Amino acid sequence: MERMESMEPIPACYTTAYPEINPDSGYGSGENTENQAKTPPAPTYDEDLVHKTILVGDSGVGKTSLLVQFDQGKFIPGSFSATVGIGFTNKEVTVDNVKVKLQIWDTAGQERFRSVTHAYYRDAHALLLLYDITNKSSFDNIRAWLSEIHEYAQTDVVIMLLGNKADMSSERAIRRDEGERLAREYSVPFMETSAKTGVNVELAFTAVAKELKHRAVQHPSEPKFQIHEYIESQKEKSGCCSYF
Ligand SMILES: Nc1nc2c(ncn2[C@@H]2O[C@H](COP(=O)(O)OP(=O)(O)OP(=O)(O)O)[C@@H](O)[C@H]2O)c(=O)[nH]1
Repeated sequence: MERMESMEPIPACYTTAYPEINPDSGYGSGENTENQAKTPPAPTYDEDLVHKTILVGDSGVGKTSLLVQFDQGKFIPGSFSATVGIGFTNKEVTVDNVKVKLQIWDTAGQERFRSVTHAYYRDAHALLLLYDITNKSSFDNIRAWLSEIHEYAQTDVVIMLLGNKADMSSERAIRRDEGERLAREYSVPFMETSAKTGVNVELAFTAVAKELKHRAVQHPSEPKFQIHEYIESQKEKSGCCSYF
């Protein structure tokens, strides 16, 4: 992972411009058949786009572990010292047969780094907000994290709430329905994850990548991608949550 000590956020390259209409498509050429008029060509996704995604939440909730599990497919217990400042990992996710580039920033949860990490929120396209299901204060602090996000991030940033360490059910302090209720209150998607077993880790990042990809090619007349529905359908398919 690349580490940034500097306070200056790197501007991510990102545009949401609609793709140009292909003049050969019959669109606007005056040669439209009725059928062509009804089915405009699907907008193409620019695979060079880089979507800045930031992991936030209290110190020790498992941000670094979640990223390592997603990036390398492994969990190294107790191996990470608290993150200092901020660093990023580039990761490509294939969704709907296109490659979506995520630049995933792992932030320090400790209070003393807060002013550094705030500076990065402004350019964020997605924020994964974590709490630890065995740690009540990390859950109670989610409201404060959300106010910070609303203060410093763009209004249309994609936010997802994750209850991590779902493998530690015997030490659970926050019920799953409490997480669901909080997420509903703020209208953000939610799932429980485990950086240890890997449960839902891929799904969390894939759902974010899908949402970002759909936003980038969204035609105003098309129905919006429903991230909540996608997550629910995938959770059921994978049978991921049977042990919760
Ligand atoms: N059992 C279990 N332990 C986890 C999980 N995720 C993280 N941990 C452990 O929790 C501790 C903290 O994990 P980190 O990934 O360093 O947490 P962090 O949020 O990055 O912490 P900061 O860098 O201080 O903000 C480590 O000992 C991890 O091994 C998980 O899903 N299950």
